[in-house]
Amino acid sequence: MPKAILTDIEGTTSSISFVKDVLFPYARRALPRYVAAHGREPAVRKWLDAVATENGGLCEDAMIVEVLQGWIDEDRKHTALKALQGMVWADGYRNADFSAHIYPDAAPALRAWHAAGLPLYVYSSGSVPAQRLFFGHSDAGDLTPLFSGWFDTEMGGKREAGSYTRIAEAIGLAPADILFLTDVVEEADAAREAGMDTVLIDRLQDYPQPREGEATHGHVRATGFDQVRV
Ligand SMILES: CSCCC(=O)C(=O)COP(=O)(O)O
Ligand SMILES: [Mg+2]
Repeated sequence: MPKAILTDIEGTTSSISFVKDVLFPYARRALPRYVAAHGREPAVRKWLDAVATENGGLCEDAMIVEVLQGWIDEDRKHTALKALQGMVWADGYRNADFSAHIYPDAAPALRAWHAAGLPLYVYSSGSVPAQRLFFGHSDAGDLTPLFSGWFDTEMGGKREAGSYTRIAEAIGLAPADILFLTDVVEEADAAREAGMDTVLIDRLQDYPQPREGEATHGHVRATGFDQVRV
């Protein structure tokens, strides 16, 4: 039995379509105005400068925004992009332009595990502030009190075993005591390499052709949180 659960967001607690068809287009549209309004604030500038440096020293914010929009189109999980997206989405949640999608089986399971005393953690490519906004404005209400901690790519990439080792250390448990839930086989592979237990979440809505047999790399598979046994 796990002593803690670590969960991914996109494709796991929530639909890929909400992220790709609602959140990403919103950020793409809102970025130019957001950068024009806030680009001189140190917390924003830091990430814009990181993008500029990584792209040969871009000197105009409009060019940096274009790079960021290209990364959104490619679904790059870049820490700077994710931090800036989180800042932009804050306006969207505040204005109730959208609320975060949660699968109907996910919220009850998270509540039940929390009520049973299992600490819950998030590990997503979305920045920690974006994760808090997401679960704070979900279709199932404010779920943030259920979580004991939040991790993003500042811990390392989600396909690298070292990230899961660092997360286990930060949680204060052996990796073997943590169950990681994700929709991405390579993420589950990395978590298993670090010693965590894994369940591959294979939702029909997100993966119309469920991964089976060899494609699951031997991970336990569930089509929803109601099938996850803890
Ligand atoms: C929590 S913010 C929206 C999700 C996001 O930006 C993203 O890239 C999701 O990636 P995940 O690691 O949760 O699959
Ligand atoms: Mg995912």
